[in-house]
Amino acid sequence: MAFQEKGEKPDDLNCLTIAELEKHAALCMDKQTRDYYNEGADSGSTLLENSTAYSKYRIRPRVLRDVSLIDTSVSVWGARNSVPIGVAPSAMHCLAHPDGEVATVKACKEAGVAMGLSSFSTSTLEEVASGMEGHPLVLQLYLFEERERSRKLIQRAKKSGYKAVFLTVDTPMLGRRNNEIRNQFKLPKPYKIANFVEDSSASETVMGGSTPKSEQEKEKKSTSTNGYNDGKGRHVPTGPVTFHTHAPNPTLNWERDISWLKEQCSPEMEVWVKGIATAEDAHLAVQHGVDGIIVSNHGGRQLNGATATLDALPEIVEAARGRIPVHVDGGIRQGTQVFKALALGADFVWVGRPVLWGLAYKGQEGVELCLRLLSDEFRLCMALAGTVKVEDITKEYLVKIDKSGFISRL
Ligand SMILES: Cc1cc2nc3c(=O)[nH]c(=O)nc-3n(C[C@H](O)[C@H](O)[C@H](O)COP(=O)(O)O)c2cc1C
Ligand SMILES: CC(C)CC(=O)C(=O)O
Repeated sequence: MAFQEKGEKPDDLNCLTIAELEKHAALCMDKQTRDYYNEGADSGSTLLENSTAYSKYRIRPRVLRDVSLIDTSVSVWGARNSVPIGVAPSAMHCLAHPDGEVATVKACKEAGVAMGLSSFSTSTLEEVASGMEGHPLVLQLYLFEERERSRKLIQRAKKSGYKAVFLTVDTPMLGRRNNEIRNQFKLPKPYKIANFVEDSSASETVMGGSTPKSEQEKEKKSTSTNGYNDGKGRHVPTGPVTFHTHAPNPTLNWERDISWLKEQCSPEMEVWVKGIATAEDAHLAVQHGVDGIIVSNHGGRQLNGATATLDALPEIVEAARGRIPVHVDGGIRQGTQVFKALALGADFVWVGRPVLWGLAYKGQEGVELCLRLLSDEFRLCMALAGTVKVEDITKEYLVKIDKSGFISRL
């Protein structure tokens, strides 16, 4: 129940919206972290459009419907989620707060919200899963060219009770994030890319979509020992797991990799693809037996100029035609936006940066605040639009408004 319904004061009078949370968080982060978290690729136009795309739609509220009992919950991986909102996987939460992903997952448990853990987390997947039995956790996977490391990670996730693997498919190469490059980002000590510490002699990471000259020189020297030639002239990285040696994988493809991944994950964990942006790829996902799709452009951090996720959503929903679930992320900052994404056919949404801002602002408490703001806004939107169950939210509740203000029904 939202605070207004209980006649209570909100938790933090200084922070009543995600926009306010972003401002508070900006003051709690150092420049390198703020730049890394907030930036998009290139000019950042896709990052911006992910949010502004929502204003092309307006809600058609229905009235006199008795909205005194509202159920915002949905079922995901056999568990009840309090709202159709999850925490999107994002790398290195310890940059925001020393408690890192452990604080985030505790907040998720408290809020009854699913969490996606990045492979590049600063807490191990076991630490995050500890005490979370039954809670919907998924592991985001960068499938390494070096299969053995990915295989081991998948086995560990299975053992720890993760429900699904989200294979990130929009990073054949890393997008160009200019502030990251300019800042010559380094994961500060003592933090580590925790999941790979045991099988890696080092895990400090310097990143950037395109590697600066000085780094390229360093890399040239290390690659002779940190990799092997695959016989087709391609270098396969094997050394310490770092951002730009291991996260991107230009060889990923539908035929070879999805069936391999399904074999590794089956039967305990589902295989989802994260980063679908077209109907064509949604069809291929269904054909290859993927369990679900996340419509995503990586929060505008990969291909700048790509379609905003809300704009891509309808064709993907149409292509999936109810055969597999379709989730969406990117630019979601308000409960009304959650409502609009669901009305356009998404089954569930994931939220990235706002959670990091919450973590930076007040650790676990800040993530709880972030999730409560979004949940309360979503619940209120449902009531004011005249819906009492999540399944009620359909395109009947939306109109599209074009640049000249012309309104059309969907
Ligand atoms: C700082 C940061 C790190 C991220 N790290 C990952 C990652 O490790 N793996 C991944 O698949 N997506 C990653 N993402 C993308 C998110 O999962 C998600 O797609 C995106 O943040 C959604 O957009 P939003 O931030 O506007 O909500 C990252 C996003 C951010 C902002
Ligand atoms: C490349 C990763 C390690 C992190 C990521 O996906 C991101 O920064 O967007």
